[in-house]
Amino acid sequence: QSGEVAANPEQYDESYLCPVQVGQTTLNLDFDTGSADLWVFSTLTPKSESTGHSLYNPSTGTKKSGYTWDISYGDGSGASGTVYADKVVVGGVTATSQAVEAATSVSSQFEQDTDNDGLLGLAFSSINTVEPQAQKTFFDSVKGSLAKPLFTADLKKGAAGTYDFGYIDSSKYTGSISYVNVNTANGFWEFTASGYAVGSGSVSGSVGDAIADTGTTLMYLPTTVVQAYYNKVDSADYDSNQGGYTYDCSENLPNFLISLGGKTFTVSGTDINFAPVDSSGETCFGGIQENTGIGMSILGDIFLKSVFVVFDQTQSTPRLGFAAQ
Ligand SMILES: O=C(NNC1=NCCC1)c1ccc(Br)cc1
Repeated sequence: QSGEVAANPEQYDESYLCPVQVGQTTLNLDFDTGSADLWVFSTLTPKSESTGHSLYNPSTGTKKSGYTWDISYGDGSGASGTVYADKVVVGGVTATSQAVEAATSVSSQFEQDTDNDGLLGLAFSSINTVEPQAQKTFFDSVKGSLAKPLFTADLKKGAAGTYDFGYIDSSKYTGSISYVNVNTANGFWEFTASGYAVGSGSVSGSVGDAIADTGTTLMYLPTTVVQAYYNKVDSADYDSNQGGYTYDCSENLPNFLISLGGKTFTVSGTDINFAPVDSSGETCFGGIQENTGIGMSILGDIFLKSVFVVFDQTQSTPRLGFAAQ
């Protein structure tokens, strides 16, 4: 089988939500290559936390008795609950007995984002949080039945993009796809990014260890790289109250160039201009921030909306493929 599903941006492209049939209900889920749990708001979620969300009704599933889950994300959000087996359909691709993690508790970030009905993890199943036994991601559940064991992400700035499962649609990118090997030891789509440049010109230095994470909004890079970037933005400075680099919204940001698999990709300055910090619209928060304390770099949606990405498990070593959109 193979299929395609829309990835609809929230305001400021904070996250991208995709319609997924879970049991007999269609929910809008955040596809997250940075985690490996498929969890949903459900009729088991306290009403005080689930108002405004579409809900999974576990009555259509088979309860996995004694199984629980509890996940925390890099931004401090999280959720926990119980586990069912049920049918999940993404763009026509069907997992007949997918582990569906029904939330019995969610953090305030999820409670408040009423467009988001849960997450569909696309990292490696080794980091699934279900106890006493880790469960397969949707991709792992269907991988053997896909025309090719791969999926692609084509996210866009302020417009609907797509995730494709089982095939590469050559109309979605230009030029050739350049591949890097993935290190799965941490359960992420983790690889080594090479040189970079600010504005234009030839790349140099090294961004280093990085993950491709559709569930993280911004790009988090080494301090040296981030300082080199904002040195080219006159009004920029690090604002500890905002927790990152801000600048005058009227200022044009430089492009950011990064070399992956021998090919240089350009993230346009307009894509790096993330969002105003408040309703006055005077000061803006940058889409490139420091990776201090994370332990690796994160190429999140700010980067991913500039490229076409192949999450490839066709070989014994998984690969990431990057092409210009
Ligand atoms: O949590 C992570 N990605 N997904 C999501 N973030 C917020 C909601 C979903 C994440 C993954 C790896 C690293 Br390293 C840092 C953060």
